[in-house]
Amino acid sequence: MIKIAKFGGSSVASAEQFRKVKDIVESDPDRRFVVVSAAGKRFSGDNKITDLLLLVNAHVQYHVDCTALLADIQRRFQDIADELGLKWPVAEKFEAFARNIKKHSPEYVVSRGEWFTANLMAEYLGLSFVDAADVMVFHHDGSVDMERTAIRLKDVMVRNGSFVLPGFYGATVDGQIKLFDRGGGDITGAILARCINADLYENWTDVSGFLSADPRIVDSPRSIKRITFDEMRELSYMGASVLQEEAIFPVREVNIPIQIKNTNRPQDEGTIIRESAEAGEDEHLITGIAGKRDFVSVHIKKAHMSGEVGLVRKTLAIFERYGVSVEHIPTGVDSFGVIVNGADVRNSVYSIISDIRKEINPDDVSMVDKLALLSVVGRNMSKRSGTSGKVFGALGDAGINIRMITQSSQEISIIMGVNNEDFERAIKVIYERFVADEMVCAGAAEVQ
Ligand SMILES: Nc1ncnc2c1ncn2[C@@H]1O[C@H](COP(=O)(O)OP(=O)(O)O)[C@@H](O)[C@H]1O
Ligand SMILES: N[C@@H](CC(=O)OP(=O)(O)O)C(=O)O
Repeated sequence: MIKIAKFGGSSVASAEQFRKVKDIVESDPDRRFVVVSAAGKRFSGDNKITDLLLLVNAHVQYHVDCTALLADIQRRFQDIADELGLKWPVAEKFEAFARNIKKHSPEYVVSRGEWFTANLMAEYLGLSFVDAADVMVFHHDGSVDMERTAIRLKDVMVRNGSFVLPGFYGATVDGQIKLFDRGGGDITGAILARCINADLYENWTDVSGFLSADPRIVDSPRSIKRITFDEMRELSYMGASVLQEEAIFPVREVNIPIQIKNTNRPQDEGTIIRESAEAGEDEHLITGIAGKRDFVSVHIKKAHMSGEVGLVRKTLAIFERYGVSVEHIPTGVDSFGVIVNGADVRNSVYSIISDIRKEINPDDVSMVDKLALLSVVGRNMSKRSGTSGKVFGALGDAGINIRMITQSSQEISIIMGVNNEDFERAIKVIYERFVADEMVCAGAAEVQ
């Protein structure tokens, strides 16, 4: 059996975390291929190495001296090496990197977080270090060349038998470093699992699996034991950051399950993510709730709109022209809305509205900003009635105004817009209405 073990930034943040990783890897001979992120936060308020490296780039760009910042980063790696008695020459390698800081591409600079962490981890685990720049092949447009990547990964698998691979970056065939989106170490792990035909993709983090709500908003949310790829995608896209939203695709196509595990509590079962759940597994009405702030909704009103062919297409073409991707399009008979990410239209929303006025000739066009979207997700919702009533009832009872509602066509999610300032309270009241209620009912049934 082959297991890919990917350890996130929180799992490799310090020497203490490295020790836990070693225990986990050595406790199972199937864990021979390890992927690591850059050292993350050691405590709340600490900095992730990746964020510090992004800051280095900003300093370089604006010609601000970053000697002290680089020294802080070096110290993080040196502390790990010293505490674990590692011989890998941190100072020599780091000084070579820092000396040429202005000559490196911004992607190269950011990728060094994973590169240094993986080199240290390889020595500590006694495994070979494989540079992602040699095996994770990117096209120039930033997409992954899966064919070349698979050939190279299989080759290093045969040659090394086991290895440590840094996540989050790769390179084009001519050696230009490319990065995945933030959190992309999860994607590296998934691509490795797919390319070497692993049986399981383990994703080790700092929570005991996928939780039914963000633990920074809801106290001790219920953990999810089984979740489908579709549910997981809905939740991670809507902000449940435990697994990067693109990470399921490489493994889903070849049916490799993902297991989310906690490095700090390896004995906990965690969450299994796979194509479908078996009957009787986690029969909760909703699986989880997630959400994100700062969306913008542009409302277009035009009498007899439903009879005017091409109106929505023409409107969407305007957003496309400004390079803005559309999240949702709730529609009425004579009106519809276009919901987009606020950051994507920060500089263009008034130009977009002006173009809509000129090209669509609507009766009215208006904008609502500071909108938060919440998604209530559950594969069982389509089989049972009353879910939306319960969601809207919970929000209504709490006096939270719902600005928009839409449901995914598969009926596995209900998405609602609320004001940014109601965001956390909305998550809490929905959680309490569903999950806490179900826990009380389950407890009562057990007592009887
Ligand atoms: N629904 C959820 N379930 C679990 N964790 C969540 C959820 N929503 C948000 N999180 C956050 O995701 C974090 C784990 O993701 P991340 O910080 O990327 O970890 P890592 O550094 O291990 O890759 C958790 O510490 C938790 O705060
Ligand atoms: N280090 C990168 C990639 C990554 O996956 O990190 P983490 O495993 O800490 O989410 C980031 O911070 O985005």
